[in-house]
Amino acid sequence: MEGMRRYSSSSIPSSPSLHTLRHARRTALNYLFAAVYSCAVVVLLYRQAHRLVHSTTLASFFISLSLFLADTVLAFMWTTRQSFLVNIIYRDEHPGNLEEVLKKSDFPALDVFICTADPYKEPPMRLVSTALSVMAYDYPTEKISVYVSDDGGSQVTLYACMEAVKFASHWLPFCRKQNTAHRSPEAYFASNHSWSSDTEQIKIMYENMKARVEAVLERGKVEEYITEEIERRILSKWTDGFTRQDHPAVIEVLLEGTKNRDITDHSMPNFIYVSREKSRTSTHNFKSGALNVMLRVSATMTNAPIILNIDCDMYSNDPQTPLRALCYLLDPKLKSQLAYVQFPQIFPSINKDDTYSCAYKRTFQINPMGLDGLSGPNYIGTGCFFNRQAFFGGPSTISPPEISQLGPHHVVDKPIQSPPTLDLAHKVAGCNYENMTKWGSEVGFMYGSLVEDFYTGFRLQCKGWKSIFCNPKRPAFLGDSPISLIDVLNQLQRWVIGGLQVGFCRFTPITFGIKSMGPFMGLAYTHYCFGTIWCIPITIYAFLPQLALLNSLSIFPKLSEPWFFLYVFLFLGSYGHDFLEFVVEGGTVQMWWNDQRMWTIRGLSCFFFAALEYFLKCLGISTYGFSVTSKMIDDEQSKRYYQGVFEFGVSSPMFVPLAMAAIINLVSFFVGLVRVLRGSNFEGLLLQTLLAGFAVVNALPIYEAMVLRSDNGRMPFKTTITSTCLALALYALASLLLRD
Ligand SMILES: O=c1ccn([C@@H]2O[C@H](COP(=O)(O)OP(=O)(O)O[C@H]3O[C@H](CO)[C@@H](O)[C@H](O)[C@H]3O)[C@@H](O)[C@H]2O)c(=O)[nH]1
Ligand SMILES: [Mn+2]
Repeated sequence: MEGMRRYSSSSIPSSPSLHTLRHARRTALNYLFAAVYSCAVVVLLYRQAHRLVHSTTLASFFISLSLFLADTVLAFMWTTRQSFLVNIIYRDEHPGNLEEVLKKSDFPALDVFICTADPYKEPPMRLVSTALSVMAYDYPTEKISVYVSDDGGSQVTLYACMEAVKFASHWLPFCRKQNTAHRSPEAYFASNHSWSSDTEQIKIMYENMKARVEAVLERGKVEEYITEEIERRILSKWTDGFTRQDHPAVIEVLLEGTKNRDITDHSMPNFIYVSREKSRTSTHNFKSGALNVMLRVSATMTNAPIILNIDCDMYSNDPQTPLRALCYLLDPKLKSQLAYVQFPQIFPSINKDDTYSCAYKRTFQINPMGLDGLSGPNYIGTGCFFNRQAFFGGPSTISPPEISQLGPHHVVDKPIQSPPTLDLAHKVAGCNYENMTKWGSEVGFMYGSLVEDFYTGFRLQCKGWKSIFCNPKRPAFLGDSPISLIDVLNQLQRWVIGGLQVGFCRFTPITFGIKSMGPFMGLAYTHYCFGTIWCIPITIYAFLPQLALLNSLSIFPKLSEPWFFLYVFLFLGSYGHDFLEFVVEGGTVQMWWNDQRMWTIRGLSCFFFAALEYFLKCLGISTYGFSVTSKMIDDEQSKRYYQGVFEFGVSSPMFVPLAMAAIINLVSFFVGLVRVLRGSNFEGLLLQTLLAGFAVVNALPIYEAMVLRSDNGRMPFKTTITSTCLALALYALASLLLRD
């Protein structure tokens, strides 16, 4: 293989064998802890239930009921979380036997789908980096086809693609010559690379391209920047009636591997721009809809057996990545059952202490390692290599698409630009094409959840497909994450609404999932689906003990009672367990602190609003959509982010419960402190005061944002006022209720 010989022995993932697989079962100590802790939780629940049935007044009934509810939810979430941890598996660098695999089969063709939806939220230069980084893979160039899905139907995006393609004819030979590990130009120029006149030249070329793309983005117009007739012809498709929500399908082959050559006369990958047909009168199913169009369009043109799916906010950081994935996907022992190989999402841009806990270490690294020890990780929407066959039935059953040319075994025999191919491609990208077909319900990516990735992976695993989590030391993909609190919360709100949609659908993991995948996998998926219910215990513990404290009502056991130690044990046990797990997987103490703070913040804001929105939607009162997370960066905002300062800025209902909790905890902490110091009911109010104190320490950035700061990221005055009034109202209400 000519493309491969260059990366001979030393750089190919080689001599991989099972000895590098460290199976790390949870230690006996872990099991012991889980057992003891579960017993303690059961005892606690028993106590709560006992108090509930024996409560004599309305107030004590209300309190017991709330605490019982909160603790039941905590226990449920804690136990289901253990499903992820029962069989953690570490796969080191080179786990499959690649050389062996390559001896037996030729390199398969690789179709790459890159999703983008809005150039004003997802900078087109990020898309350019993503595209170039995969075009320059250490892989036979003629086997790679890059399909860009543009759900924004934007000329700006198309322009960026045309520029990327032109630049690629210089960039790919450059990468081959330098044999650099950085294949995204942005990352390459930011690294400490060697300098030569070549580098100088290509850097200038890159900077010029960047300036053009950014100018086009700013003006929203491309005309002035068009130099070639063919480009003009392509862009003429944007007629007057062409809008984001209403336009015909645009499919443009910007590079055809067999015809176009780079400046050293080497072959190039295929590059196809696709913007599916849109009309206001039909549903589009967001990203799954886009990906299903990609599946069909690519089937008509190249129909590669392996598919890489990647978002435009993420680029490839290691040119060997496809080889790593192939170690598994071509492995004769795994092949027939394996649907996908998932790489983690890793975000280099998060700040030092990860203020908003956006690394999602549990979601993207620890939990998938645990699932990997069972049937395999869930699919996370990006950085994932698929076996195309997985979209058409189970490992042993076939669910063919409506026309045979779209099936995974169809061999494409026409050039990608031949008229019949292009006709069919346009047809299958039409917005009515899927009517009365199995797309989205049985074939392709699944519809019906805002977390299409999670749902699709779940359904694949229910059909019996396996998956693998590959987490090499050099991250395979690097991505962007939001840097302001409101973006973080909105993103998470979308995720948890999507989870609820899966949790309450016909194929819910609680019943259907457990039945098809076994209890551990089923419970793990259940844990994700019902993440929203964290808001119940978090909200109760953020308000109830404090309001009771303000009314001098003791709701936890006294220092002298043995029950006191049960509470202390449960609190320290769960936090300690969480802390250990976080730190053992490479987190720092400060990161953990921020992580647990964000957990409370999420529970009080977006989990709560997600549940609200979901139920309003069920009642038919509101609707929701997929709002793309903004990755545009404001300089001032980014400066604050890297100083670790919380960003509020906009006035949003999301911040109201946070501010209310902060205020109530502060007041009740001082009131409690005074009472405890004065010795009036010292024993009875101690735990409540400590809890309020803990919340106050957590809420320090909120007080700062409310009163001390004057920058644009401070808490808007309106939010502060609203929250103060609501806090007062809540206090009044509670006094009525709790006084009896
Ligand atoms: O109608 C749409 C909406 C979104 N996208 C694309 O979907 C991707 C993910 O959107 P983003 O706003 O980046 O969402 P995140 O919350 O960052 O994404 C995570 O969660 C999503 C599910 O909610 C998954 O699809 C993603 O892969 C996963 O990274 C982006 O490339 C978008 O361009 C579309 O193509 N069409
Ligand atoms: Mn994303």
